[in-house]
Amino acid sequence: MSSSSLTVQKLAKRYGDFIALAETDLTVTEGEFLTLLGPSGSGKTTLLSLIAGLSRPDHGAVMIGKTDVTYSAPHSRDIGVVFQNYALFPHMTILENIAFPLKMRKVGAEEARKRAQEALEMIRLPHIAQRYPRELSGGQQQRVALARCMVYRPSIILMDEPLGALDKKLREHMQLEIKRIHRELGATIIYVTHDQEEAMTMSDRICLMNSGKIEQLGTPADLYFRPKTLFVADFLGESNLLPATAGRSQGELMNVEIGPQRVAAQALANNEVSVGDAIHIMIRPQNLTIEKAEAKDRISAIVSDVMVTGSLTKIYMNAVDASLPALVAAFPTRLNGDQYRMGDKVALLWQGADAIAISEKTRS
Ligand SMILES: Nc1ncnc2c1ncn2[C@@H]1O[C@H](COP(=O)(O)OP(=O)(O)OP(=O)(O)O)[C@@H](O)[C@H]1O
Repeated sequence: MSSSSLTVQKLAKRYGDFIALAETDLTVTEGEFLTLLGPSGSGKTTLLSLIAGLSRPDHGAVMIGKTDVTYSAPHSRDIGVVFQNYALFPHMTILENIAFPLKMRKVGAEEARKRAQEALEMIRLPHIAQRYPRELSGGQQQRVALARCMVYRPSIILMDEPLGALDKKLREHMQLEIKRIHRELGATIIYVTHDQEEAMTMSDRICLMNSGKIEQLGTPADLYFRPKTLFVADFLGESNLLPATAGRSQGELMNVEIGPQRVAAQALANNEVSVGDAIHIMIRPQNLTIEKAEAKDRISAIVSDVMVTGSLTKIYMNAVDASLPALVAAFPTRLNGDQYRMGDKVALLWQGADAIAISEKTRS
């Protein structure tokens, strides 16, 4: 299978007065695994349907490689689609189900059977060819849906919440399967999910959507550690967001005031922050250190909950300064580590480079 790049230029879609997708530009490179992530109603499915040709844009273009496919029929786009409700044909065997797209494309019966069997090997279910869909588990049916999409070797595969109906364990297993198949096929994949962990583990890049617009596009690490907006900082993973006022820069770092406290934070190049601006500083739980101590020159908090989640211990806290939000710190669980209990008073500490300053102006 050869892969193709996909380019979306000024693509837009309204339903009446409602803007489901604001004018959007996006390039997905050949062989890339790109995830569209975002809250419900943010426009992910709208964008995917426009790419698949299942709905028409108000304006803009969809290009596969150098070919403009904006108004081409879905089946002539060299795009495969896998949805959450995988709708296999109940009266056909699994092999017939998988061979079906080939039959539609006038591939000869013998060749279609051979390729369908190869697709079954790919999803590691070679023994179920003669079964019917009702005889398969949910996870097996989803793999068959994947095989049915791969069998005609589209150069781009779109997946809309393909694992949404599966339980957590099976979901995680299928995530690995899809990544393996992606590596083996080398296809370009555009994947929709609202599960941020799934997006983080699977994607080369994540396109985070909010209210019909791309909020940020980048690698999982970009979005997690270098969010451009408060929405991104809040949406992706747990974070502490402390309201603060920007002060002067000092080398790489910036002085920041949180109430009466002066602390250090980092202003990234992509977040324009000036002295006196209202900002939030974002600190990830694993970058927040706590100590059982009274420290006048540090933010103090009272432990409200302790959760051992297995490899991580999470300490939830309320800041003594009631104007600050609730806080969370996380560290590797250790048998003989410090023990914290509800009601303990702690002082907070972090490295300036781990506290990212984000302007209040980025709030959408
Ligand atoms: N056919 C339609 N007619 C009117 N409004 C629509 C139609 N399809 C989608 N919308 C609206 O457009 C917005 C974007 O919908 P879309 O399905 O793209 O969101 P999404 O990000 O995929 O959400 P979810 O995660 O819930 O699937 C929503 O507010 C939705 O109600």
